[in-house]
Amino acid sequence: MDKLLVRGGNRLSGTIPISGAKNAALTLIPCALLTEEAVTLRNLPRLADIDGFQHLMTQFGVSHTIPGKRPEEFGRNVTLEAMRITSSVAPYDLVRKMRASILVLGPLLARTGEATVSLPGGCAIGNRPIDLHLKALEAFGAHIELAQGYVKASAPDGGLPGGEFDFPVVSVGATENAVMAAVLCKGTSKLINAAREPEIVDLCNLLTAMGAEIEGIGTSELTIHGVKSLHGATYRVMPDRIEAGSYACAAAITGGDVLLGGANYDDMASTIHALRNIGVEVTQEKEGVRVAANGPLKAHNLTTAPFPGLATDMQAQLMSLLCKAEGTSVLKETIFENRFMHVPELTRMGADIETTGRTAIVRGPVELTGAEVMATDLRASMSLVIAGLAAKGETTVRRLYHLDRGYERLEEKLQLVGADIERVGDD
Ligand SMILES: CC(=O)N[C@H]1[C@@H](OP(=O)(O)OP(=O)(O)OC[C@H]2O[C@@H](n3ccc(=O)[nH]c3=O)[C@H](O)[C@@H]2O)O[C@H](CO)[C@@H](O)[C@@H]1O
Ligand SMILES: C=C(OP(=O)(O)O)C(=O)O
Repeated sequence: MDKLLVRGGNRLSGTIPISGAKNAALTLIPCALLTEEAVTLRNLPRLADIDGFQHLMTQFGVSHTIPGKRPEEFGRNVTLEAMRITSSVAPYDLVRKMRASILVLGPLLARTGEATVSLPGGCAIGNRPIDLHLKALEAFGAHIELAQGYVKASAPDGGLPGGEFDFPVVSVGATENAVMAAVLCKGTSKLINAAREPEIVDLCNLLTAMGAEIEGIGTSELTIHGVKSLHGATYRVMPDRIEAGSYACAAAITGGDVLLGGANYDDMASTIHALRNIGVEVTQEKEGVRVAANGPLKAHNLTTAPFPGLATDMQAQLMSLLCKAEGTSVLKETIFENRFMHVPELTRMGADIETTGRTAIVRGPVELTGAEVMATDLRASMSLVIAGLAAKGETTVRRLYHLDRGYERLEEKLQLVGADIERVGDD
């Protein structure tokens, strides 16, 4: 297995191109199940999760082709076509590798009237239940059974009627599944306390381009008037706000000055707010978002929350940055129960972090030193790379398959701005 060698101390400067958003792409791809016409997605990130999801789609009879040649270095365009759904079963073997696979449930049910999808199970960062996905679909008239580790959903003859669902807690995945099912319901559906992450806006925009009728896009109350059928569309995946935020932390921890090429300033508001409070300069430029760290970094308290709050997907990276900030910072993780697995690894690099339940207390600034560390999940992996960039000596990051799920050609992008980082085969 490959590992990353990071030799810290280089100040990052230059431009990092930001890829299409993984978490948007993973809900845009299953939209192709909703129509017999072709859906072309532009700027899909080249990531293990995207390849895995495309593979899952072939299970249902979806074809993919790559239209034309793409001149850019990163990303790719893919045309997905589900002329006929040949199976509505998502088997365990394909689903277990990706929690996002559950997002085929809503569209398969809406298009064919039935869907059998393996339960995704937990993952390293927490339990990740799907009860709200199922309750929302039941509110639309679906019949749901759980048996042998599978969800079996069916619609009444003639299709799902549609209905109203009030989410007791904000759920990104359940909102996505519900929206994808509602667009083909017979009547009007209402989602109250829906998630309003930018990735959900991206989903609603693609569906609108396919002929869906959705009101309240970008708010926590969505009204969806079901339509008889959807048509094809060509759509560009939004820039990855979490990838951009991660590189912002990388630039800041090295006292660098980096342009995040193509990043969307508004989508990054909560991360930008945190960075500014930590003492990092952030400016909106025509070509993206510029991050410069010229002065000392200051401690700052952070609490993760659904959008527009601070994304849980930014917590680990900001924690690494706070290790170099003057003072004590308190970080609270409110979304996942087990998302501090980077702490013991950062501690091995010299960090001073204490955790109690879902709270971490970070004392800084500390001198970070290179060490052999093990990546435990996607954003935890990135936090170790960020710490490595500021550490004295060499850091070896192992278990790169987590990083490869979410960061397109990470080492190449960091090399572009002067980082001393390389991927080598394990010995
Ligand atoms: C609100 C939030 O920040 N969601 C994050 C979550 O999305 P993801 O869609 O994976 O998770 P949800 O948004 O659904 O989960 C939010 C909360 O709701 C709970 N829950 C969820 C579904 C359900 O059926 N029942 C239930 O109780 C979860 O345990 C969690 O505490 O992880 C993604 C990957 O890290 C992030 O990109 C999302 O920003
Ligand atoms: C945990 C993440 O992804 P996933 O939901 O695909 O596991 C993430 O994007 O930080």
